Order: sequence, then structure tokens, then C-alpha cells
Amino acid sequence: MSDCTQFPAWKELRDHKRDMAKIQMRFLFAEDPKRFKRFSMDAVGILLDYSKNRITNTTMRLLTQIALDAELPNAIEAMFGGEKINRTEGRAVLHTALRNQSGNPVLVDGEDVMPLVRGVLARMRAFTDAVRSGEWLGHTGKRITDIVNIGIGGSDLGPVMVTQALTYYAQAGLKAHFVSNVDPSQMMETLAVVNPETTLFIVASKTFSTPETLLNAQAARRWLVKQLGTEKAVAKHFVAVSTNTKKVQAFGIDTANMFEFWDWVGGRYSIWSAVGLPVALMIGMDNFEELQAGGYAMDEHFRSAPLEKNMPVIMALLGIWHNDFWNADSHAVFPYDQYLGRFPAYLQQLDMESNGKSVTFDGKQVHCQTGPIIWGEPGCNGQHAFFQLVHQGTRLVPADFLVAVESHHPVEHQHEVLLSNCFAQTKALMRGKTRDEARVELIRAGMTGDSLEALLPHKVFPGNRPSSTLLYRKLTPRTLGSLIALYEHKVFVQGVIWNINSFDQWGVELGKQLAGAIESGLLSDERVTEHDSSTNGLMNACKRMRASS
Ligand SMILES: O=P(O)(O)OC[C@H]1O[C@](O)(CO)[C@@H](O)[C@@H]1O
Repeated sequence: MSDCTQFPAWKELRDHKRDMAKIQMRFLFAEDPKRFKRFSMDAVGILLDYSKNRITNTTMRLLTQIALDAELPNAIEAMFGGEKINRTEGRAVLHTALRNQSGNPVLVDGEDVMPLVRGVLARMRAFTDAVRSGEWLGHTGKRITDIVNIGIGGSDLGPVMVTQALTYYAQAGLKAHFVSNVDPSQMMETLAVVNPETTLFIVASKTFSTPETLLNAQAARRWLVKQLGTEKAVAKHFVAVSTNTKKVQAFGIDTANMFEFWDWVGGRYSIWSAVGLPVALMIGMDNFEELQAGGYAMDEHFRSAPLEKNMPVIMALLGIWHNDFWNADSHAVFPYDQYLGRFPAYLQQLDMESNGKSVTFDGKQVHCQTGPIIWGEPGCNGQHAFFQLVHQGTRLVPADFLVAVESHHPVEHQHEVLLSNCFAQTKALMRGKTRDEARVELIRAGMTGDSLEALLPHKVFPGNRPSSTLLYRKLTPRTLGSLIALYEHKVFVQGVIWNINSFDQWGVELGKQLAGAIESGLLSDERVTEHDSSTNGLMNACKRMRASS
């Protein structure tokens, strides 16, 4: 593997960027009526319009060359083929096996994992059917009405995001709650609104050793046992989702109530596994399998399409163009789809935990910027909050806009208003408003002289701000599956080019280690002196404030 900044195409792109810096996108559109056709593509029911980026044929050719120089096609096959590409943890990366519908085996260490995958899916179906139909009853013989998923990170964000996104498909009369934070307020507020006789807790943790999750699970179990008066109630009200059978047993959950997944599924890629149990409970297993089918369809596209017609590859290359050549620190995701409200938060973990790395596979410092800061909120809300900066601020914020052609809820022409706003924003970002255009507008509004000149600079929009639009017919389980897989593969492609391991997360460990020592210091009555003065000061201030309250 090699340093991408040394690829000839990388160097050519640096020169090319200097030429592109002189060009306004509005002129690229004016001189090429076929620009949309040239820089848009369809795959698996999703249209990607990437024409509103500062690119030409040369840009895309050079970017594609980088992907070839990084041997992307080999890397794709290595991932799908079960090679241990997560080298720092010695693991295969096979979330794609969870949604594999080809009937072909997927081998890890010579063993086909597909029978295991299908076995757990069958158990999920039996269980979710039983809960949804009322066959599975709580300890006192009542039907389950509420599920509480206890998990954090990948054991929370996927279930939360997908459950919210597919609310329209949830028709079993169940209510879902999610508790992730060790802040007890979240658990206590949840327990305050559920009935112990009719609540099912899902404890989701890949490792089953995450303190936040275990503390919350213990609190929920204490509450349930107290409310129902017996430990026996746990069997009908607690299930676990994990790779760690021993720890699940040690916690006191019968393995008959455990849904397994495997170490070749990364936490942030685990929504396709039994971690999706709350989703399957809410929308039914048929719809959950539709979600997987959407992911599989994107996998097939990713594996088979040529790089220059490959949606995840194009999105990854555009990201590299903005991140590494235009110094864009962040990448925004604006779903013009209220159902996708948590999609940006989901992508934060997917992208930033995967590509927030600064050493290459061989342990050397990278020579380029890696993963951007991912952020975003649904439109139109964002327009009335932070879009000012995106349009006229000093920073370059490349953005993805996502929007459905049809709403699940056609109300008058409201959906067309949503679509219009989405398209208007990308047009405004691309075109901007020149000084002359602004002047004409002000004159038309009756302004003249000094007051016009004073206001004029504030009315100018620089434009030339890049965006891509993802357009899909409706937010169905299948479409959502394809969108998630699209971003997973985008992140993977970028990791391959930057030569970093997108599948480990050592950077989250240090804070975890230090929290243990700080916790014991906070629990003791002694004055704290062993840390730096800031940490000591904060800890001692806590003790003082607590003592005086
Ligand atoms: O599912 P687990 O093992 O509880 O881990 C939760 C999350 O914690 C992390 O390990 C980060 O601390 C994530 O990668 C993971 O999704």
C-alpha cells in the first residue's frame, strides 16, 4: 500500500485545482447544456446529481486514477471476500454478509458464515412475530407494548436512526424507546413512562462490556425486579444482542434470549445484524429484510459498476477533492426528509469513527487530511438556522442534499414546497449572486446612492459552493438500506485511498481508561491531587459543591 499524495494523479490534481480555482460553476453550466447529464447517475432507484461540484471531466478522470492507483478494485474484493482487512484487530469486515442475498457462501477462516447469519435472522423472525402478534407475553401474562433498547454508539445510533426513518412502516402498536447515555436522567425519564408488565428491554452491546450500557441495563433490571417482585420476571422482559455469550450469561440473561452476531461485524456497521432487532420489532421482519435487500442492491452496484459510474466511488472521490484539495474541514448532510432526522448523527459515527485516523496501515503519519467533520440537520430547518454560514461564511462546506420525490403524507402542495427549497438551496449555493445582480435588485427595490452602496456587499453571494443531491422516489425500507450502504462504501473507498484502517477505533480508548481513575477519585472523600491542575480543580470543585448543597 502506498502514500496517495505521491501518486502522479494526486500531483496533477494539485495543479488542476489551481486552474479550477479561477472558474465559476455558473459558467460551467452556461457553456455545457449537458452538464447535468454528464455528472449525474442512477443506481438502485437513487439518482445522484453531482454536477453542482467544482469539477470537469479532467477532475473526475484524475480522481478516478487515484482510486486505481490505490488498487481500489482489489480492496473491494478483499472486503467482500472475507479477507482480514481490519489488520490492527485481525478481523474480516463482513457487514455485507449480513445482507448477502446471492445464495453464495461467504468464508471467514475457511468457514461459510451464511448459515450462522440465516440462523439468527430466522430466530429474529420467530421472536419478532411472537412479540408483535401477542404470543410472547410478559411475566404477568400481558402483551408487550413498549420496547426499550439499551445500547450506545453503533448499538444505538443505527436502531434509533432506522426506527425513526421507517416510522411510517411501524404498525404493530409498539412504542420504541432508546437509552444510550450513562446520564441516569435518560433511563429514569424512560422508566417513568413505561409499564413494567408490558415492557421488553433489549440490551445491545457487541462486547457486552461497555460501562454505559451495563450500568443502564442493571438499573433497568433492578427497576423491573422491584416492580414485578421477582427475579423470574427477567426472562420475559430482557433479551440481549451481543457477540459475547459469556458476558451475557454473567449478566443473568438466558442465552435462549440472546441474539448473536460476530466479531467481523463492526459496531457502526451492525444495524444489519441482530442489533436491528428493535427495528424488526417495530416494522416487522419482512420490512427489515427489505432494508437488507436495499443494502445488498447497493453492494452489487458497488462491486460491479466501473469506477467512473460507481455511486459510492464518485461520492468518495468528490469528498477527497473537497477535503484534500480545497481544504474543506467539514462535510454537511442535509436530509430534506424529516424521517431522516438522525441520519447525520448516524453518519457521524460511521464516517468519523471509521476515518478519523492519522496513521496509515504501516503506522506512518498520513500526509493528507483524512475524514472530515460530518454534521447536518434536516431541511428546511437548517435553512433557518445555520445556512447563512454555508452561503456567505468564510468556510467551504460541501454538502449532500437528500430528498424524496414523493411524501408518505401528501398534504396539499407541502411536499413540493420542501422539494423546491431543497433544489433552490443547491442552485443558490452553486450560482450565488454577483455584485451586479445584487445592485440591479436593490435599484428595483428603490434604493440609490450611499445607502445602496453600503448595503451592496452584504447582498452578494459568492456562489461556487459545492453540493450533491440524492433523489429517491420515497423513503422505503429498501431505499433506506441502499442509502446506508452507499455511505458505508463511500467511507470505505476513502479509507482505501488514504491507506488507513477504517474499521478500528483505538482513539476512543484513552478517555475510557482515564474515566476509571477519575471515577474512583470522585467517589472518595479525599482531596484529589494526582491529576493535572485542571482535572484536580474540577474534581475538587465537584466535591465542594456537593458538600455545600
Ligand atoms: O456495542 P458495544 O460493544 O457496547 O460498543 C458500543 C460502541 O462503543 C465503541 O466501541 C466506541 O467506544 C463503538 O465502536 C461501538 O459502537
